[in-house]
Amino acid sequence: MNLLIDMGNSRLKWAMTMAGQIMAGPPLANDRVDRQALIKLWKGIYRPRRIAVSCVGAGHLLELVQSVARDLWLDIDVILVKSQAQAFGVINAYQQPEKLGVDRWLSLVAVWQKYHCPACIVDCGTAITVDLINAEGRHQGGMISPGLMLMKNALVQGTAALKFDDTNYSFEPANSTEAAIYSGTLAAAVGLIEHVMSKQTTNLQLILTGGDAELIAGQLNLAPSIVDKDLVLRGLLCVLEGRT
Ligand SMILES: Nc1ncnc2c1ncn2[C@@H]1O[C@H](COP(=O)(O)OP(=O)(O)O)[C@@H](O)[C@H]1O
Ligand SMILES: CC(C)(COP(=O)(O)O)[C@@H](O)C(=O)NCCC(=O)O
Ligand SMILES: [K+]
Repeated sequence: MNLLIDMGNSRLKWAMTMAGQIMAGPPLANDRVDRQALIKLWKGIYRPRRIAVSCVGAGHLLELVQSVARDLWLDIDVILVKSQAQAFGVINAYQQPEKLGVDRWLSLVAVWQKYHCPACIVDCGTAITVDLINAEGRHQGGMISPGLMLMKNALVQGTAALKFDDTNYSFEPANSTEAAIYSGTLAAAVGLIEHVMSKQTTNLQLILTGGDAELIAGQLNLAPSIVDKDLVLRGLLCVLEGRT
């Protein structure tokens, strides 16, 4: 058994793996990550053979995760995964490949391994990232935009009167501030994806991941998309399996 840990800017996602299967545990919000919470999360699981970690979030949380892992399992091998210029059949488009967020890199790796087709990968997390991969496994570059929660928070922080709530309103022009912010931010995300897809001259499979993937996928006016919540974790598994 191995342990996979994907540390984003909002939440820590994790999974155990057995015979190539990913068994995801409950995500943990970053503002609830402390030593006690991590021990509670993992004290009941078998000692992993190895741990693979990707982190685009805060460095102090990464240090905490590494420290808890070493407390729980003496001498455990913790592999901190980084973006590469080329690996697992995927070629990173960045001029400085190590600058591509490792979560984006691992999603590319996972999509190429699992679907092996040209794709538009959208990670609907703290940020919304769009990455394109062609039929040869060549990354065609990407885009970074604020995620739904960041957009809402930016509106509240930059204005005197705006506030939002957690309600799922209907996606249409609205007659309250909260509902208007819901519709406006969702429209920004949907519009970004529809824009990118409208510019493509070849067929791409649209694949969404991240905390807001289902919500956004449900409003797209496009050919059916795939929602795959475990892409980054699957990318971590590819790295571990490539190193056995
Ligand atoms: N239960 C939840 N807790 C926190 N965020 C959630 C939850 N459900 C959906 N979300 C949305 O998911 C986003 C975080 O998605 P996630 O993929 O975990 O991001 P990241 O990888 O950046 O940490 C939040 O910005 C929020 O809009
Ligand atoms: C763009 C991101 C902030 C997305 O992070 P997330 O929303 O998954 O927490 C992350 O992939 C990152 O820090 N990237 C480095 C810069 C880049 O990819 O160009
Ligand atoms: K992510």
